[in-house]
Amino acid sequence: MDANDKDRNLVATLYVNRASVLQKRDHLVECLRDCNRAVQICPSYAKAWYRRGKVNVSLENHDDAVHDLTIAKNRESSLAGKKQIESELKIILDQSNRTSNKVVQHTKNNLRVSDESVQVQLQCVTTPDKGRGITSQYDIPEGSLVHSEEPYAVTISKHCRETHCHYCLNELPADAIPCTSCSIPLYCSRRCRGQAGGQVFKNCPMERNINDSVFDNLEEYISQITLDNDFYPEDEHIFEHKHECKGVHWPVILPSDVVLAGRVLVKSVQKNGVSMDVPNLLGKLELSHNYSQVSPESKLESHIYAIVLLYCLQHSYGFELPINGASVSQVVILISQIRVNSLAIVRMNSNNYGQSDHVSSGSTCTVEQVRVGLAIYTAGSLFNHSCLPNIHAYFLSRTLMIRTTEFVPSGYPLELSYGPQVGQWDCKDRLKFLEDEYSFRCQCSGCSELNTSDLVINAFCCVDPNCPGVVLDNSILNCEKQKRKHLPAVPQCSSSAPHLQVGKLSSDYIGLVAYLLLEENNRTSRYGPGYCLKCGSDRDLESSYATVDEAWIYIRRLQDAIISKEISRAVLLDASRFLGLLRSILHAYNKSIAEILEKLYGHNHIVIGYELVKLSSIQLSLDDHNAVDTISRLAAIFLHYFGSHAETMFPHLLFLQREALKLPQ
Ligand SMILES: C[S@@+](CC[C@H](N)C(=O)[O-])C[C@H]1O[C@@H](n2cnc3c(N)ncnc32)[C@H](O)[C@@H]1O
Repeated sequence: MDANDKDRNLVATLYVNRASVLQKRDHLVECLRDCNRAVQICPSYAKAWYRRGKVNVSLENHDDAVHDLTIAKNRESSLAGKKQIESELKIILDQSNRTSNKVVQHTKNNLRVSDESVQVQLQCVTTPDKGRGITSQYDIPEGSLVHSEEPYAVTISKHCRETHCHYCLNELPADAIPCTSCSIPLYCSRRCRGQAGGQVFKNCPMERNINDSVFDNLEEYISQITLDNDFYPEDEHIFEHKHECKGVHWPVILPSDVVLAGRVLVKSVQKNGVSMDVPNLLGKLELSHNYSQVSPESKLESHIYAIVLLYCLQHSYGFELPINGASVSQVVILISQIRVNSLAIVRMNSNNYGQSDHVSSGSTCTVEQVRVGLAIYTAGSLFNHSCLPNIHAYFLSRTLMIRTTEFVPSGYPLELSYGPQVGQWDCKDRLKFLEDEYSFRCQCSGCSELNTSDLVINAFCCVDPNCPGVVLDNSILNCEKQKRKHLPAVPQCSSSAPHLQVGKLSSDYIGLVAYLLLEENNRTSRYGPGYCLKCGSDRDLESSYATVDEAWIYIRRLQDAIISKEISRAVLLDASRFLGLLRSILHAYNKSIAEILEKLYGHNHIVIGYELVKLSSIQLSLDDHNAVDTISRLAAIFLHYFGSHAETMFPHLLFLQREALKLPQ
């Protein structure tokens, strides 16, 4: 963009050429942006205005199209060219008289889409077993937006470097632009590039000598488009990429959390003035860390990364920080703080939809969560974890949004899930994950009180087909026994062992199981591993596990065959026989057969929403009218979790709703 004289014409020609390719491929907004680039660099270029006019016709910006073609006609030198543009102008004018004009969109990527404001006052409190935490002073209804925050620092995930904008983390358009100084990070717009801190190209003033008098009424229009009117950050804005820009691009090589540590460090030093006061390198960034609990290997790794990071900063940024014990130890602690406090920025992707404008027969639409970045939110890092969370975090570009998923009484902690949830993994796996990743023993209600999900998620069923009881192995049983300190009250009717149907596991049942499982005086072997916790029947766990393993071999064979589209009758029959066998061995609520996911997660959990997306796509492809109910149920769940941002977070919702309207009557 900063080419001079002759090269400017060449650059403008290249942009116009690319614009016509983009228009043919239906990338209309990108095409419009390339036309803008061409007229910015060479305002007298008739072809650029002509192409802009054509794409504005496709975008139904009729007023703009008329203006563009009027300018193109005036700047066109050949008589034949002028005539052709004039006849096209006539057609557009006729059309625009018939249709209502739409607002012109010189669109930039919106960084803040949110117009909903947080209405709740939260407070930071000290808890007995989880350090600081967040509560509310008032009752909060479910689905309320309780927190919204811009990040302290963000870095893009490695696998998204070529596909997502390095600033706003949205998907890159076809006309992505690189950092003008190092060419390595890619951005969706000049605005994002400006915010991230690459060099900013300033336009030369427009050439004003070409019959400008003709354009009295279009002068403002022309200058709006040709002048550089992108948003550029204020003075106090701290550029995230600037210190990485020179020399070897080390952020490509170092792990994301170390790159993020670099960004946090530079921002902190810049915010606190550039004094290199080593003891207070991180200013007031009061984040908790787990350094003392991690393994010696992990400590050594952090020390090495801290030294490498400081060298990189010195080399590429001219950081005058001494590399000594004091500075390295602060960076080591910072890396450890980032490991405990960073949030993964996630986007929802769904396959199959959006690319084509119809549901392909037999296809299933699935929702996939993609971790596009890693970020530090100073207030957001005060929310503790629960495996039974009552709040839900999501992201609009880089902005963190937190919403309640249930009613939260005043004074009650607001807790989100750092990853594992009840219904997703059993208790021992959740505890291990949190211990390995965050070095804490989870004290949430899901891990300290009995719940149906943990009892059934990996359970075998009773050998008596009429008994709904669960059979557990030793590891699960031991983990559940740890929960004894919060034993629920034993139900009155427990002695007569109430008859319970599958599908009606109630809190009474949990109480009964807890009683049998944990009650001190009832330590008979009939309630140990391998025995039904309801009727005491014995199951041979060893052979049950062997059958499950064998069944999975045949089911995976079918999954592979489906992927390679080579499904034989034998593979299908084997898989269905073993699936039947699994159903006769595993408990009906066991995650592997997942017949009734609501039993594991609850009725309105977002996971149920994702499953309903799959179900509705199958129903739509079969022209099944039940799709209408499925889609309205999933819309209600998405509304609950994302409020007014439901369609922004999951644009395919609109697509599914439109498809449902097209179902044959
Ligand atoms: C992101 S911080 C949350 C704020 C933190 N409590 C503080 O005082 O700064 C994560 C740390 O909080 C503590 N924590 C969060 N959830 C917990 C839980 N369910 N059980 C025990 N400790 C928890 C752990 O020490 C964890 O490493």
